[in-house]
Amino acid sequence: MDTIYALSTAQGKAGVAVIRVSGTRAFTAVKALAGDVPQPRKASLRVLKDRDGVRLDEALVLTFAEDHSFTGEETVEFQVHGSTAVVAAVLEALSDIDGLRPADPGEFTRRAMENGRLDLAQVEGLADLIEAETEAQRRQALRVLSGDLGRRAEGWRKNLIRAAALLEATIDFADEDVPVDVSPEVTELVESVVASLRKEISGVSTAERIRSGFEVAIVGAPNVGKSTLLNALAGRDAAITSEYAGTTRDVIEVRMDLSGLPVTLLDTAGLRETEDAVESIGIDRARQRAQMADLRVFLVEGDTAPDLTPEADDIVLRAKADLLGESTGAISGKTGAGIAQLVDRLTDTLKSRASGVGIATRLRHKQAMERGLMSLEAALVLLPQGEDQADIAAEELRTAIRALDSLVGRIDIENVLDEIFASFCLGK
Ligand SMILES: Nc1nc2c(c(=O)[nH]1)N(C=O)[C@@H](CNc1ccc(C(=O)N[C@@H](CCC(=O)O)C(=O)O)cc1)CN2
Ligand SMILES: Nc1nc2c(ncn2[C@@H]2O[C@H](COP(=O)(O)OP(=O)(O)OP(=O)(O)O)[C@@H](O)[C@H]2O)c(=O)[nH]1
Ligand SMILES: [Mg+2]
Repeated sequence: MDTIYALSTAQGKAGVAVIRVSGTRAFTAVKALAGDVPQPRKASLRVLKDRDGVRLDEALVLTFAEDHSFTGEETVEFQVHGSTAVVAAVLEALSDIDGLRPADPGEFTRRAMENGRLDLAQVEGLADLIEAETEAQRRQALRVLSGDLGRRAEGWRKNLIRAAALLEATIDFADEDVPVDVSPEVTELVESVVASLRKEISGVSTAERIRSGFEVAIVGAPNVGKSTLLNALAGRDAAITSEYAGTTRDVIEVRMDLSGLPVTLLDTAGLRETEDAVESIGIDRARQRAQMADLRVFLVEGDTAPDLTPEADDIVLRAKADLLGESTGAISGKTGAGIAQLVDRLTDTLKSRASGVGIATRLRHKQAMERGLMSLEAALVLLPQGEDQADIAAEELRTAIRALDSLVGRIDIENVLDEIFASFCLGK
């Protein structure tokens, strides 16, 4: 297998940049550039030179022996001065060494997985950790990276293998007159896995929100101050505001971090009947996005009723607080009145939704668990029907085991792998 190398830190100017080399020729590479192979895991200062002896940089060099590195392969890291010229020169020198080639995006991680250091779910966790922008995202990704899902799946697998073995024993002994009724134990094992799967499945949609962000739409009639409110919440002029009703047409998105939760705020076109063809398209989009959002903030001015129906947790506020005598339940993007209270309320509502997340975080996990659950439910129907159905029930258990195996990539991974690694950065 080729030895691969890549810049592992971000492109561009930086204090320090890390160039990583992994594979059977990594120590050959460090010897060529640094003159020797520094003691593993000990940061060692070396002058790096190309093959003509031209000095490239003074760098800290780290080596990792095979089986004691992130990838599981022999690995070397060059921590160089982070200029584009130094990085380019070192990469160039590496390309001169036989058997070395630039890594593909995610290839170090792919090797870590192939060498059994990470399972598929952990690879997904690592991808999420690198993408994480908020606290909730960081915590969730780190939990997945730590291998919780794999360990849980291993527990399910053990229980189901035991259940299947017990059932198969019944089949084998069916002709003999040793009547062993194993079905209570089998039922108990299967039921415990079913309960655990149901719980994990129910947490996935929330985990998905934490990964991709909650959507909160601001809706209301034209000119009530929706865009002004969005700008106040965002702390910048993201949307155009004006005294003309019908200013906003496209949906304007602003990313926010609400106490660690990722939120996309949506400003939408004011809802009304209109003859204007373009405004009308904007209003259709506004309705659609508002309906799909996790939460809506309705701004109401005067006694106009919102012409979309608020749902359970939706927030309804009176607009332009400064023009009203009393101010409770009113807000003003212009004066800032009520903004802090709105932020608190949004945070509380979304936080309560974000609780109850388990250790499965992706649609892929949900689908695998749902397939497993379906087979187990079928088995639970067959079990009380006695020995004639035992072989079909055992087959359902096997099918469930296979479905759950795909969670950690024990089976059918090629199709998912390409998709996951395509999203990785170079050097990871
Ligand atoms: N410089 C640097 N920093 C980094 C990484 C890296 O590859 N290089 N990581 C990369 O993502 C993360 C750390 N993850 C790592 C995971 C395992 C091993 C490792 O060497 N594991 C060996 C030895 C363990 C030990 O001796 O304690 C092993 O598991 O056998 C290294 C880094 C974040 N920071
Ligand atoms: N007095 C007062 N005026 C406000 C307030 N918020 C917005 N306005 C004014 O109301 C007008 C409309 O504000 P926008 O934020 O553009 O209203 P909008 O709801 O986004 O309007 P459309 O995009 O047309 O649907 C502007 O002239 C704002 O300056 C407020 O809290 N108090
Ligand atoms: Mg607007």
